[in-house]
Amino acid sequence: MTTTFQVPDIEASRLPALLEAMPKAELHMHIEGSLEPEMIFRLAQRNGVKLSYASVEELRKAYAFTDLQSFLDIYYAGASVLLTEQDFYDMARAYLDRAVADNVVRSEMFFDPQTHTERGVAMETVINGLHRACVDAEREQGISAALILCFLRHLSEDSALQTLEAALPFRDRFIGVGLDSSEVGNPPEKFARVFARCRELGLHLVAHAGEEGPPEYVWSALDVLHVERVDHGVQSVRDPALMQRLAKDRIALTVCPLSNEKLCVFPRLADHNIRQLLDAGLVATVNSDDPAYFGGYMNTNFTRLFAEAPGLTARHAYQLAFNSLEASFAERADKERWQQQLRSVFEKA
Ligand SMILES: Nc1ncnc2[nH]cnc12
Ligand SMILES: [Zn+2]
Repeated sequence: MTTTFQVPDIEASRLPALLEAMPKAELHMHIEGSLEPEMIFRLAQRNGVKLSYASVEELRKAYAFTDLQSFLDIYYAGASVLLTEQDFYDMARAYLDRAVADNVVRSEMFFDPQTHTERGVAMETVINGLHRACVDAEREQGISAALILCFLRHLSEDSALQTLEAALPFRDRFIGVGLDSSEVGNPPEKFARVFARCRELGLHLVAHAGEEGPPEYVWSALDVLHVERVDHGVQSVRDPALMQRLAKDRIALTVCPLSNEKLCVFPRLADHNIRQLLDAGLVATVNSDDPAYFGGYMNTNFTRLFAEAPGLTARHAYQLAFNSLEASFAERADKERWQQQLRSVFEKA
């Protein structure tokens, strides 16, 4: 569905407030990537975990990444402080609080069980802590929150299949599966069997593709894995036939501007291709990816993008928020209610 709403002309100076106020869905964030350095140190102390950084400041200084892998090495080290159900709960509640402050009405959070089960943490501990946080945030703050289990693509497909089996007793606590970690050299087709099994189970399917990897990886995410959304997908602009396919099938791209800048996918936010994606009719959305590592949560992604990337207008802002609600896996009635709220924020602007 595309929008028929006529977006009113809005002065550029009023855009930041509008970007902040608009109701939006976050469809691409890794909950382990919301661990702020302060929380890493607090949990390390609570659990007696030794860190290789002496202070919060020293850890923060290490956040100077050159590519995806240089980030992942630090991200997995940070996640090593998570041991108990309460740790997973506290991490997710802290993120959901921040999301509510940014007028996120729906969040579909990725989690990486293998990062924890490989260290001896039980699947049950991970899923129960995260799930309880979603339930409590929904009840107390009104945000709609759901979980997507991601397989680590640098590990084997057998490990992914075992992870799926271990998670199936908690099938009602996650809505779908995804594919993340080191992209180049680990193409989507490596996970064909596990995604086929997830499809049979009626799980939603998404995968990271075209973050650093080539357009071919986006094609195989679509044609081999049968994903419903592509995470990142910004390399798709290199293949006009792929752009047409994504537009025709209305496959959403969950784009992460600050992440792309921090991991040097684009030299500067000013060089980001999101306007090109939107103007080609693709269902692009804005997301924070790993907000504690990349310099901001949802509203910072929106406000910095609109301040720095040329040519983005109120019409693009509306389209991005509308797309996020439309591409979410929420109930149709909820999506329509949020889209109505979105229209009314723009009408009053
Ligand atoms: N941006 C990203 N790409 C791939 N895997 C990730 N895991 C956490 N953040 C990621
Ligand atoms: Zn990601």
